[in-house]
Amino acid sequence: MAKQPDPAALPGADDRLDAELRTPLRPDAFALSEEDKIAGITAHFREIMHLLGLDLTDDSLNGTPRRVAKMFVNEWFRGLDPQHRPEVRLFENRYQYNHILVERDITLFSCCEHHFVPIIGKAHVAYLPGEHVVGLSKLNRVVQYYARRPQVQERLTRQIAEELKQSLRTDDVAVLIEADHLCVMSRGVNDTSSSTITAEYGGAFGRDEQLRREFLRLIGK
Ligand SMILES: Nc1nc2c(ncn2[C@@H]2O[C@H](COP(=O)(O)OP(=O)(O)OP(=O)(O)O)[C@@H](O)[C@H]2O)c(=O)[nH]1
Ligand SMILES: [Zn+2]
Repeated sequence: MAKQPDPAALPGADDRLDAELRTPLRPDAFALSEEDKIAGITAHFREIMHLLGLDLTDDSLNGTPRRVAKMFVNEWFRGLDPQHRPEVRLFENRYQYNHILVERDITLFSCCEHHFVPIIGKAHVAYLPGEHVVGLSKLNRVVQYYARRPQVQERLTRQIAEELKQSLRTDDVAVLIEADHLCVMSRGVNDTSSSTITAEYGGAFGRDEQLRREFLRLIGK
């Protein structure tokens, strides 16, 4: 069996966020290796399929438990592992660009923590550069890191905003998410036309209504 890492030696998933913003994790969340997690989830998902009455000897179904386990650990929930936190590189703002920068229509794929079904939408983020500018793709990567967890949209919005404030070394950050929740669309109220919008405005975006309006105009709202 693979050597177990010492959980105490690993960073917390959200150690840069205030306690109330962190994704709720067990203290020993990082004790298992990826392969151990995949093996355990495979066994449990096989049992779920068995309980549903599915014939696991069928060659189309037989690989499904491990397929689902790999998808959970390596794709849908890879943002639970702090090793995947993107490194946000800053560059000196040599060109003295001090106006709003918007990265809009960032593809957002997350998972509802109440029902474990997809949340699909777009994130729009903006900041006011000061002494530094950021590599654009890092904005997308921060969105993806926090999206790839079981989530509620409100916490996701605030986690992205707080991470950007710290990484970009400015409070002048805006985040707006518009998303469809499959738990609302495909079950329960079965409403396929409603969507959910959340927004967080830090620093100048909170104080300055004109700046907020400009952000909304630039993202087409
Ligand atoms: N605030 C918030 N609620 C969410 C989010 N995603 C799903 N929910 C809601 O979480 C709630 C869970 O409520 P419950 O009453 O325990 O679950 P339920 O019986 O499946 O509820 P229905 O969906 O109304 O059938 C539902 O109202 C969901 O719409 C989210 O991102 N934010
Ligand atoms: Zn849900």
